[in-house]
Amino acid sequence: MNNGGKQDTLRARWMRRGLDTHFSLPLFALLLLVAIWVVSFHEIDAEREHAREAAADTLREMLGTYEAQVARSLDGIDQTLRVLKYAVERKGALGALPELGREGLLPPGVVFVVSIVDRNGITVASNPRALSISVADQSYFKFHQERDSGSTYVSHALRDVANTEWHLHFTRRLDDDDGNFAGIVIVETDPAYFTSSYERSRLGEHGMLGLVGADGVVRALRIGDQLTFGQHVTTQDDLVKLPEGVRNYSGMRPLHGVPLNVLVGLDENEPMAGFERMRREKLWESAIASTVLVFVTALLWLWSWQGARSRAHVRRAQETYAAASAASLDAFLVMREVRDAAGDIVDFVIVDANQRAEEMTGHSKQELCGMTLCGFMPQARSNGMFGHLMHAMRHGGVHEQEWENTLPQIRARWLHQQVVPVENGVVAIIRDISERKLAEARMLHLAHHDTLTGLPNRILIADRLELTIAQAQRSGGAVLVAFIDLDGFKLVNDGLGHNAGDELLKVVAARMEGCLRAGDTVGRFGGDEFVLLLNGSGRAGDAAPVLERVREAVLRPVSLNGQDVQVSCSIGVAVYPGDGGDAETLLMHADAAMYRAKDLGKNNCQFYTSEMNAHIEEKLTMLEGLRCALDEGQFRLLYQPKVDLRDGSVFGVEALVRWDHPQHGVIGPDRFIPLAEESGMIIALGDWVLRTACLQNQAWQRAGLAPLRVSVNVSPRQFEESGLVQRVAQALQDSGMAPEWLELEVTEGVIMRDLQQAVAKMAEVRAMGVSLSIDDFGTGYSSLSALKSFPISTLKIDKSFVRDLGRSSGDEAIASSIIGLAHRLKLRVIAEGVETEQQRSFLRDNGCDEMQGYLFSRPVSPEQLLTLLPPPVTAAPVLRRLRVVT
Ligand SMILES: Nc1nc2c(ncn2[C@@H]2O[C@@H]3COP(=O)(O)O[C@H]4[C@@H](O)[C@H](n5cnc6c(=O)[nH]c(N)nc65)O[C@@H]4COP(=O)(O)O[C@H]3[C@H]2O)c(=O)[nH]1
Repeated sequence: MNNGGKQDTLRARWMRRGLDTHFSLPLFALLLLVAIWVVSFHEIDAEREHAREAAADTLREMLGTYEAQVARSLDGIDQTLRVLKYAVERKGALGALPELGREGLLPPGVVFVVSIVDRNGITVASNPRALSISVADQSYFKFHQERDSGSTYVSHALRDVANTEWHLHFTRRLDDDDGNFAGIVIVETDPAYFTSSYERSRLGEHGMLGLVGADGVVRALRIGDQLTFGQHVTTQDDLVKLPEGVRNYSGMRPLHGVPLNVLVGLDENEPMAGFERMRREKLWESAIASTVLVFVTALLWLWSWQGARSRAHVRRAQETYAAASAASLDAFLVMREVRDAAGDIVDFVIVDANQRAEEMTGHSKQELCGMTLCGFMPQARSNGMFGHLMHAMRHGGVHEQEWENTLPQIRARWLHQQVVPVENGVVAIIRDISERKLAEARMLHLAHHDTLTGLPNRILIADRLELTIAQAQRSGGAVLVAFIDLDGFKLVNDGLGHNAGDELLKVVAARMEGCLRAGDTVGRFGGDEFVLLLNGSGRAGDAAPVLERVREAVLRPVSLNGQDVQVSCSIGVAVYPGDGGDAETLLMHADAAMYRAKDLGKNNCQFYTSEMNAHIEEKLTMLEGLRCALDEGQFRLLYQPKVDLRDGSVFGVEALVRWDHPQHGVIGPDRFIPLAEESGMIIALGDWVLRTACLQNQAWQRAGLAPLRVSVNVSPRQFEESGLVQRVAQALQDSGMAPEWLELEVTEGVIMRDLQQAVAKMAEVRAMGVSLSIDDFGTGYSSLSALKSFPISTLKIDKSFVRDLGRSSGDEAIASSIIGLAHRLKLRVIAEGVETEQQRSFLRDNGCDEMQGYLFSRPVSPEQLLTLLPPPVTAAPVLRRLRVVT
């Protein structure tokens, strides 16, 4: 993001914060608080002003009143002084007072003391009568003595021996007839006289009332109950300043014609008391209002802050959700419920969708938002989608569902839906699981089908068989199970390689499938085994045509690697319910029937009979017996002589194993060697044969017989076992026999399984000095080109080609070709199974080198063999008993 973008975001965030209540509320409250206090102080100031004005008005009014009172009193005093002056000047100092007294013109003596002073300052008369004293040095006397002011003089508060109380002297000058100073008349009165009009109700506890001389000296001043005088008063800004520093509202006004001022003062607290009360109330109100405001604001802030916090949580969650859902592989659809007038939910409206939802629906988010579910997908009501959302709404929790989508509105085949109820709606999270479903289907197919042929495998066959049995059980029908094993497949597989074997299986599988009716099943059971499940009445006749078609189809030649190969099949059939009530039994019995078909020459079909179980039982018994036969020494070796066709001499023997079964008598290798191979016991058995044959041959040689080469059969599993070379070496070492007298016979199929490894192993054996021959040559599909690389010395023509020599030109041709081929490869040729003279003649005439067969001798015991060999020069009687016991 660039700088401009960042700033915009920052500004937007701060604007958003500013609009947030928990930010604006305290600011607003603060403003309100300031307003409350500003208004309060303003009102207080106004009230104070108002109170002051009221005080000033009161003061003015009181001043006026007091002034009038004092003026009246002073008028009265001045009148008295004038009358007195007149009387003295007319009647003389001694006659004036009595005359005035008679005329009732003297003021009451209780309040006023009237005195006459002569020019020498001696009081000559007084009313009430008082001591005659000299006032010559008093200021009021001197004032009049020195000037004729014609006015009344008001002294400071004084006291003297004539009047020991403090009192004010109001004086006037007396003149004689010549106008010279003749003394003074005095009216004395208590200073309190002028402050007696003090009203507590109006002036308060500390109000002031008094008289102040023009000289600034207080003549009388009452503050509350206290009377004072004599102190100096100054004025400043209309405020009277007293030395005591009493704070008050005061006013002073000069009296007309007298050097006096009236002074009125109001106790500051008195006129302002109302204001103070109001101020306190106002402050309290403001404080309470502020407290309430702060408290309410705090509450609201807390509430709003929590709200903002949870909104921030929600917003962050929404942002996270939006970010997550935008990047999600799942489609998100947020839907709100739509209710009808009755309050029932009738639909859902899409209010949000992410990018994946846009892709999945092919509609932009703008188009999706506002659409209703049923408007967008009318099928939602009938296909259960609406019901699913309703179910989630009613029951809460997360509801999941998978379904195969058929709606054209959604671009996916398989969908997984998660519905989460939210407030007033649901969130649907939809995932396209088509690929997973496809993979699952593929896995399921793989788990139940054979990868090579694509046919159902063993697991699926068993499942289907059980299912078919259950259906047949209910319907009273029958199920035919046919077990099919290919005859000769092993030869193709070993001879032409696995790829050819695989190709053959595929062709055969396809052919079998082509033979079936609808409802029938063919599956590959494993290896070259197939199973058919046929529905039908259970009568052999019903299934016979199908089975016959299958048999014939398999029989048709298959072209592999440019070579036509023919295999057949042996079929065993078991029928439900007669031959078994469950899948396992039916398969086992069909298998037994198949073995019967094999026994009967292969390429045929057999239905199961109870006697067939004997075959299985025999197999099981034999397996059981094989496990202990070796330990209990139940095996023995016979030796069949190999004869040189040119001179008829015995040059070697083939060791052939026999099993002397304690119960079943002598058992031939054809019956137990395959079982030993299957069970792995062939390794131990083969080792025993090898060691016994070597020991026997060495025993013969030690006994003086002409040396023979002993041939030992090596089965496929034995040959492939990693320890073969080691075992051979051990057998030679243990017996002491020279390696040149041992030959291993290996079938061509064994070599062709893994040509490279087989050749390497043969080379190892050959390097030890041991000979190798290929057994049963001609029956497999060995590559003739590979033959020349085999380190072998002999080819053995299989007895099946020898049997018809002299009768079958084909077999004769094969036999002579093998002989010719072997000779060209510098190999010797031996023919086995030579029973007739005719066969021997043919072979000898066609250059075959050696033979073995009943014509010369059957496989015989070591003792019997001695009778067939030329006797040794010495110790012949001993030799006849020579037999190796292992
Ligand atoms: N019809 C007829 N048969 C003749 C004639 N001459 C010999 N035979 C039989 O032909 C078989 C020759 O052995 P093979 O082909 O290696 O076939 C052997 C060999 O593949 C296997 N076998 C025998 N002994 C051993 C053994 O010790 N180890 C292994 N791995 N396989 C063995 O068992 C097979 C069968 O052995 P046998 O029953 O002993 O059967 C022997 C022998 O008795 C004849 O003129 N006419």
